Amino acid sequence: MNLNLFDTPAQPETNLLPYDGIVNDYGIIFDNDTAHQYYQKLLHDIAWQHDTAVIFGKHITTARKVAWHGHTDFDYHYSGSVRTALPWTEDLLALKTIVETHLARISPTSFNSCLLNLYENGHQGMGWHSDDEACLGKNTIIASLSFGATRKFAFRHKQSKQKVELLLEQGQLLVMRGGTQTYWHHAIMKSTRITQPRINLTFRTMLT
Ligand SMILES: O=C(O)CCC(=O)C(=O)O
Ligand SMILES: [Fe+2]
Repeated sequence: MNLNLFDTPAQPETNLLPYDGIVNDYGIIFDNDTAHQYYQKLLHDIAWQHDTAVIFGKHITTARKVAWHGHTDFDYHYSGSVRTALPWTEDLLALKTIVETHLARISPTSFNSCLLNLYENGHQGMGWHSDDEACLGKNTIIASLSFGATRKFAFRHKQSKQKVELLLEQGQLLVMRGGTQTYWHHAIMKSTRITQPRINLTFRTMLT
């Protein structure tokens, strides 16, 4: 038997949601050293910045930091403002290809952008939301790749309020597709016990 020791026995064919959407867990797709190297490089090389948004008419600055990379030949209308993506870095392009290769059998996709989030520690999270902006279109595929501290990720159905929770670890690939953004919210839960940073990359396809 050919066992990859760093591979968790993930079953990407399994749908983690009971209804109204599809979430596939591809498990940890990198060995420890490779994942750690990507983590360090992203931490230092990305031009991390606090995000600003307008919520209930108030200008707010997020605690977490973000970066937005992608094909630079068009602007993205996202979260009420027009954003221009920074160009792909060598690492982000390599990661995009690796992610697309993993997805090829079950949900073949070519992503054109990546939203990066940096959570300094467990005091920083992301509240309940869905990535349902018009520019993503219906039934969009979003691939999420995590590095650094393990954090709890949760889904909550918009009507039934049923919850599905899982931990996202360094090197873990998760895919949201089907009706997930239409029918479910998701969030990164806060936990004061967590003192280390976490980086999350969500590869997306913006309609052009
Ligand atoms: O950090 C995560 O795992 C989730 C990020 C997320 O939901 C988003 O960027 O929309
Ligand atoms: Fe999200």
